Amino acid sequence: MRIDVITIFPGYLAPLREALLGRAIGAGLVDLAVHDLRSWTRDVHQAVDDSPYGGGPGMVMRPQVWGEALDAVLALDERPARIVVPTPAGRPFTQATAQAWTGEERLVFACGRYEGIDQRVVDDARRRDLPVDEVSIGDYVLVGGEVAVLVMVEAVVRLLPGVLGNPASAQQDSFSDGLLEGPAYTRPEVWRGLAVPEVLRSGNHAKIARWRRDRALERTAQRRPDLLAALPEDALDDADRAF
Ligand SMILES: Nc1ncccc1[N+](=O)[O-]
Repeated sequence: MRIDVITIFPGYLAPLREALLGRAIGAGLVDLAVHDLRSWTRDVHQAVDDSPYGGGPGMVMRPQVWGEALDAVLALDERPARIVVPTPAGRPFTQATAQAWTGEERLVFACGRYEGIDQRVVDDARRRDLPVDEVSIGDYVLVGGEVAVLVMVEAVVRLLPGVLGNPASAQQDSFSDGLLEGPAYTRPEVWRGLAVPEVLRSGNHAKIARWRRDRALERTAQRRPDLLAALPEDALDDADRAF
């Protein structure tokens, strides 16, 4: 997968070259290119934003600069790309989104700052039949899209084959089965007087699986009843319902 990020703060994306993601890049599983939006400005001040039509606070990012930047970055590689615009006004980015995007050959992230990017940039891309997703990582307002890109790239890349040491962990983590993951424990057996639940040391794999499922159901019911309500009908078996 090729990932391009266009931003006025390239340094913000440096963490993508660390640790797991850095290794995925080193292993050739991901190609990452970060582009400074100001490269496509024409004026001496390298202005990327301007006052909003209709008045109001803040600044809006200029369509000319973004149009040229996207055209130039898209032209760098012939692979079909999905354009992603992080915005608090976007559709929710979920594990399902991350899973879906693992099928993309290329993702191009457009990081908006200030009050966002002139809407015509997205409208122009869509009318040229380029897939564009405006997505939000949560109901809060960040200063720009860069942090959201770090979140989304990590969520997607960890699912790519060969990235995680043990692919099973991506299947068993929270949300993959629609439930929150339950509590986890490791050595020592007793720590500050707190013991690991007996069942986990029983070696009885059926009982352990049941116990883990019950803890996941319990935690999901307590913290995210919305997820429980959203489960498909056949997701819970009789033992689950008994819980
Ligand atoms: N929440 C956000 N705030 C600013 C920019 C992008 C955002 N997001 O969620 O993608």
